[in-house]
Amino acid sequence: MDLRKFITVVEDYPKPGISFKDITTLMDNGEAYKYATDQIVQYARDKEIDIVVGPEARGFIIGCPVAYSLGLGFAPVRKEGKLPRETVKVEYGLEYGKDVLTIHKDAIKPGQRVLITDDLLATGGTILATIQLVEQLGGIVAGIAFLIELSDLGGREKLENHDILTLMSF
Ligand SMILES: O=P(O)(O)OC[C@H]1O[C@H](OP(=O)(O)OP(=O)(O)O)[C@H](O)[C@@H]1O
Ligand SMILES: Nc1ncnc2[nH]cnc12
Repeated sequence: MDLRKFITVVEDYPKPGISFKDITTLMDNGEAYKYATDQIVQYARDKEIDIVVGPEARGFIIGCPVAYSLGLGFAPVRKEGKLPRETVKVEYGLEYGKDVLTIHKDAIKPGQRVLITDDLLATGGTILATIQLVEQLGGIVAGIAFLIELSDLGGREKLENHDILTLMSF
C-alpha cells in the first residue's frame, strides 16, 4: 500500500516555512492505519521487545495499537508536568521550538528491551530525548519505528547507532 497518499501536506503550519505532514488523514482510514500498524508490528516481532514507549501526542497514536497487537504494555513519554508520580526528565530541541520530556521513573525496569514509536522523524530531537529517558532508566533501545522520515533534516544521521524503521519519507 502506498501510505504517502494518505498524508496531507500543509504548507506554512504551524509557522511560515514549515511543511507540516498531517497524519490524521492516514489514521482516519481504517485500512491504512491497520496496514501501517501491522508493518511496525512485523518489524518488532523478532526483537524480543518487553515494552513499547512513545512520546506525546502522536507517538501514542502509533505505539498503542502496536503494543496491543504485540500483547505488550505501553509507557508514555510526556511533556513536563503531565505525569503524576516521580519522573526523570530531559530538555530537547524541535523543528519549531524547545521543550522538556519526562517518563515515570518506574516505567521501565533495568535491562528491558524497548521499542520506541513516533509518527515522524524530523530533526531527531524528540526521539533522542526519548532514547535518553529510556537509557537513564536502564532500558535497552531495541528498535525505533516511525511512519514518516523527513529526509532533509538530518534525523537519521543522529540515530546511526540504532535499528530504525520508517514507512515513508518526504
Ligand atoms: O524530530 P523532531 O524534530 O523532534 O520532530 C518530530 C516530533 O515533532 C512532533 O511532535 P510535537 O512535539 O509537535 O508534539 P505533538 O505530537 O504533541 O503534536 C512529532 O510528532 C514528533 O514527535
Ligand atoms: N514538518 C512536520 N510535520 C509534522 N510534524 C512535525 N514535527 C516536526 N516537524 C514536523
